[in-house]
Amino acid sequence: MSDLVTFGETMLRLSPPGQERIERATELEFRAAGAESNVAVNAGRLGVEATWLSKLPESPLGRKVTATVESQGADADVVWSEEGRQGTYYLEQASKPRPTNVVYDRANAAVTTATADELPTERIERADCFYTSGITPALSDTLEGTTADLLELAQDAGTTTVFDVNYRSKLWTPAEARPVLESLFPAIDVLVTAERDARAVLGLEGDAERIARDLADEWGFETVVVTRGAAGALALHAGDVTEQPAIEADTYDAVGTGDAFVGGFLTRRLQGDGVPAALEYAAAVASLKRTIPGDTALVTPDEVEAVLEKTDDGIAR
Ligand SMILES: O=C(O)C(=O)C[C@H](O)[C@H](O)CO
Repeated sequence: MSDLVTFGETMLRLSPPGQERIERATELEFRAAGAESNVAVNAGRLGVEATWLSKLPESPLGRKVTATVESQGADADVVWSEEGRQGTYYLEQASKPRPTNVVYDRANAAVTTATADELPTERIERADCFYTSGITPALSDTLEGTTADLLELAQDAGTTTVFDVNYRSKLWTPAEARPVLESLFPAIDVLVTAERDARAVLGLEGDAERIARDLADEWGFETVVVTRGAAGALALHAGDVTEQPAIEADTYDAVGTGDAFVGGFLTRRLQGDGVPAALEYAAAVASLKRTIPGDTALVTPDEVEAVLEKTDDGIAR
């Protein structure tokens, strides 16, 4: 039995070293990355039994993805496919004023044909928590249906459903995304959204607390977490609002910060903490992630505690 099961696409992540431009690069770092496997890995490293579900091509590229996920701390339970591609993205890291840029090459990925029937859904039904994100229904009409099916069967089984809006403008427009996301909301217990996505995609207004209250009132979420980048995060749970400042980090690689935050938050919720303590832990995991290359927070629980206790003077000797 897993405490946490996630479902979604994991791509190969190819990035020039440092901040080199893609068009001039002569070498690429070769990693695997995807929001839902990131969350599983992050929680798995911190003591949760975490399993990532997906569908991958039966090829060395697909096996590279499962090997990466499994070597980092989560279990991978994958449907192997004779058809469909391994999605890839190219990541060009940058610093201000140049934005970090992502170029997707993920059309016709094997996962875009995944249906609930072929996935090990009993693992979701037996789990404490099921997580997926708004990236998944954006990938194909089939995955839009599968996302709905998985959230509903999880909810019917009493598994807590957690969903991060994770809007990706290179996959769909706000006008396309909003009705699909809202059709999923009735089956979601815990909603995570960036404040900017709540405004731009869900059409909400006001400050983060107003946004959280409007979402909870309209859709009946048990918990709403609004992430605000450098301004931290705010959660609304059982009518109570908690604000959590971001913990400062010298950023080396910001990709995956949101997934580190969710992984940390779910770890502590699954381990029995209340929302305020889980939010603080999430902020610490997210800040650590920003110091580490790759999409995941490869940290230990002790390292997170050291950030929370501010016991680290910057040199471990
Ligand atoms: O954009 C996506 O679909 C990804 O999953 C790629 C990134 O690695 C992920 O978003 C980081 O959260």
